[in-house]
Amino acid sequence: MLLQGFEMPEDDKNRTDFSNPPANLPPDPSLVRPEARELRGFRVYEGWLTPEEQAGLVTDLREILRKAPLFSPVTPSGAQMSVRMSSAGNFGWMSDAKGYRYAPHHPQGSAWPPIPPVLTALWGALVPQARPPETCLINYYGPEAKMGMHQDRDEGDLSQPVVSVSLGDEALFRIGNLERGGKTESLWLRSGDVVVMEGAARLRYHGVDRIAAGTSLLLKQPGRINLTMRVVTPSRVD
Ligand SMILES: O=C(O)CCC(=O)C(=O)O
Ligand SMILES: [Fe+2]
Repeated sequence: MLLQGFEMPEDDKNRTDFSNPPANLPPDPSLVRPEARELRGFRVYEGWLTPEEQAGLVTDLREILRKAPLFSPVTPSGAQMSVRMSSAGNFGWMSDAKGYRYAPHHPQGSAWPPIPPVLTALWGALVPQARPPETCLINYYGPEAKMGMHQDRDEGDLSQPVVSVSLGDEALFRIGNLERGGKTESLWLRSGDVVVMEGAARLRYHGVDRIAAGTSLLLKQPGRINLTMRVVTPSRVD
């Protein structure tokens, strides 16, 4: 239902290309990636991305946002979200009076730029069993922005994971339950941290209560970028 009306253009179908694995994972053979700790079924990798990878990613993101500028989505009920967004990949998440959905084009009409290779490599390393990511949602949080508790359920195949990357200022991330309400647990997500939401935890409510402005110098201005890679289309039934 969410993908109604979105027939992917033929030449966009292979835009996420795994045939050339980037040479930079691991960037240095002696690099040891952190182990995951588990919180309510979410896998949390503190400092997965090195400072160099984070800086490289910010350069990639600036280029992406030049082609697909951040915009302020409006919820179906008419409220403007405090987070500004854009996307990379075959689809981008949008919200307006017509509802939440994935669209093959930026609201200004151009195709979304490709997902940076460091991110597709990260996906391949952390969720090797998953289908390739079809979108990378880019959330930009200014110092006052937050995101209310919600489930990620606009994707066509909820058995596929969501992989989330934090860059810039620290964020107080809250993890709840499979239904709204109940006890929650919070953790600070820092620049370079990665969270994998999958399996039974894929539909846990989660949100961002606040940003601790000025806790990172990565973005050269206060704020935070969160990237979430997802598979958007339903799996094929052959
Ligand atoms: O900013 C974050 O850490 C979470 C973002 C999120 O939940 C989403 O984009 O669905
Ligand atoms: Fe989410």
